[in-house]
Amino acid sequence: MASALRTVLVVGTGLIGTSVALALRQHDVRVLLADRDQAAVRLARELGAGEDWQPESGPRADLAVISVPPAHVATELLDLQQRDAAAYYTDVASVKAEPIHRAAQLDCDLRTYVASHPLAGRERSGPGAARADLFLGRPWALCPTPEAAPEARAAVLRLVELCGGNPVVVDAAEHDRAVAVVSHAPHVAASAVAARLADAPEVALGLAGQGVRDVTRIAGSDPGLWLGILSGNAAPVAEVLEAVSRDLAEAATALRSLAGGDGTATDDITHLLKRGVAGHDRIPGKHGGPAPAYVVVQVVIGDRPGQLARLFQVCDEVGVNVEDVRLEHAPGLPLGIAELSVQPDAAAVLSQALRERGWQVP
Ligand SMILES: NC(=O)C1=CN([C@@H]2O[C@H](COP(=O)(O)OP(=O)(O)OC[C@H]3O[C@@H](n4cnc5c(N)ncnc54)[C@H](O)[C@@H]3O)[C@@H](O)[C@H]2O)C=CC1
Ligand SMILES: O=C(O)C(=O)Cc1ccc(O)cc1
Repeated sequence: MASALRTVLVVGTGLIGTSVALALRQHDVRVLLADRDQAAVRLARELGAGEDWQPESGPRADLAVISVPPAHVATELLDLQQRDAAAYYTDVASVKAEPIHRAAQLDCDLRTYVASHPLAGRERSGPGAARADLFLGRPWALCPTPEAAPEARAAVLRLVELCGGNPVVVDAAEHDRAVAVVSHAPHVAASAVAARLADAPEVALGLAGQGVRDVTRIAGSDPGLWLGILSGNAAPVAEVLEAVSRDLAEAATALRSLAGGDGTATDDITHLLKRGVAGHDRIPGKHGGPAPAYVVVQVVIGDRPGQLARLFQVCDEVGVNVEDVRLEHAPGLPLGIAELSVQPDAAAVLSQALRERGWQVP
């Protein structure tokens, strides 16, 4: 069922709401912006995300996207439905069962509402961190209740399609148990690791490499937002954390034995490390299939303006698609290394082309 989204209302113009709005603007959808914080609406508007919503005089939207913290979703839905602000409604909150339950309690119209959740985000908040391409190739959960009209599902599917996401229809309770494993418990684990750094000696921080940055990146997120997410999915997250705690406790016990001279304890540690490799290998790649085996081409780049642009120019010239890019800075040196992930058959072509043009490819 094709659903035309000509006008979309975004309520909550923070990271996710503004990213949705920017993605829709790329398809010439008219986007109306609302937030209880006027500064957030102003910044989103200035970024080109849309125009201010005029609740009294504005057009009725085809779809409203409620992009506020989980605890406020149901009350916003009720308010918008009472104003008849849109034909259909969705939200993007990281937890699903609780907002749907609350919406039912408040007597919201569940026929026009399909709860959803893009599995894409950042450790930063607010419209300034928004990206039009945030959802490209990322899973986007849809949790329709039995009451939801097919037209409401179609409208939300169209939203996901316009944002470039991969729709995954899943029951709300199952969604919450799943994201406890892949998002919410990992967040708490990252916070626990990062908390060790709060009073770590300067020498330790000076030795921090990419590993600890990777493991703790999401710990930099807004604690207020995350308290709301974790409270909304408390029991499933607690269950995963209890399992993680058991593994950590066993690893510590084994290491104590090892420190005490018991060499057999290495088996326990190896077992955990191997289970970790197996789990990591199961994470799908960016388009949802099995993780593709990209090859990384390393290029030395000087710390000067325009270097990356020149590098991408070469990729463009030789028709190589860059799947991912990472920059490593060499501390104290005026240069760094750009790591370009490319398809295996493109690596040799790109390396040769770069060398021919004078780039240093180790
Ligand atoms: N941060 C992330 O990486 C992801 C977050 N989400 C979900 O998206 C939702 C929004 O999160 P972010 O955009 O990250 O937060 P954010 O803090 O960047 O933006 C939230 C915005 O909602 C506004 N707001 C709060 N209550 C409101 C209300 N009652 N009415 C109108 N506006 C209100 C705030 O003023 C703020 O501008 C949350 O439900 C979160 O669980 C989903 C996927 C990823
Ligand atoms: O920062 C990242 O990489 C994330 O994946 C963030 C994130 C946070 C909350 C969600 O509900 C979904 C994704």
